Amino acid sequence: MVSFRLQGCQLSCERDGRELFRDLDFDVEGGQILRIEGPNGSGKTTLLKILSGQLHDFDGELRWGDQPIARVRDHYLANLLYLGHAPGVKASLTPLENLAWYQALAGVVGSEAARMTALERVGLGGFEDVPAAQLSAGQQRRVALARLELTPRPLWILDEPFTAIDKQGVEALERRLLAHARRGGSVILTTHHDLTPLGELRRIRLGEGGRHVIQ
Ligand SMILES: Nc1ncnc2c1ncn2[C@@H]1O[C@H](COP(=O)(O)OP(=O)(O)OP(=O)(O)O)[C@@H](O)[C@H]1O
Repeated sequence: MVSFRLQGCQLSCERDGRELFRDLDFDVEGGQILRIEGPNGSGKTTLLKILSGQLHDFDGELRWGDQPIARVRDHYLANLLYLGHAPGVKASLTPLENLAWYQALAGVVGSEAARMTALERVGLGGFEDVPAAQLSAGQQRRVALARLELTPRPLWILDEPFTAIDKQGVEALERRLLAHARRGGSVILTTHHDLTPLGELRRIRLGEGGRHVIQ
């Protein structure tokens, strides 16, 4: 995997006159896992949306390699995979169709065999043709997680990826994150779940009044 570095420089953001974080500096390189922590409403999702290019109303700068992201936005977005807080699956489509739809959005044709393999890896073998509306919450989350198998991007930005996942699924996803980092990828995630120690896990804890702690 090519080496890369995402840097947040003096990031500050407020919502409704409340500072979520102020002068936040961090960097993430290939091989690292960064966990964003903090209580409900502290700004974790907001920060992930900023990092994934979905929100622009913040101060400070994001850099990709040695360039401001504003200058290399397309290249940056082509290197990241964002999975949001909600699974984002289309209820009327089957898991196979959902994956084909995600791939089409990403401009990838892909193959049905690869989509089947991805579904099997997340434990959905046998459910590939069931409309997503009939799947459980954890199974719908697994459809979204199958994108990690299908779309090879070095930087994963994952908002609460363990939500609704059972114990075995949690362990499998932890292994998946670690394997990605060991291959030189990196992961930025939020979770309220207690993670098994994951390789080189680093943390940013968001707190009251824009304060934060980096560990
Ligand atoms: N579009 C918006 N307009 C106004 N306020 C917003 C908006 N989005 C988020 N906020 C506010 O920003 C704060 C941070 O929200 P955010 O979703 O980032 O928190 P979080 O740390 O991810 O919380 P949780 O642990 O509950 O998921 C909240 O007080 C929320 O109400």
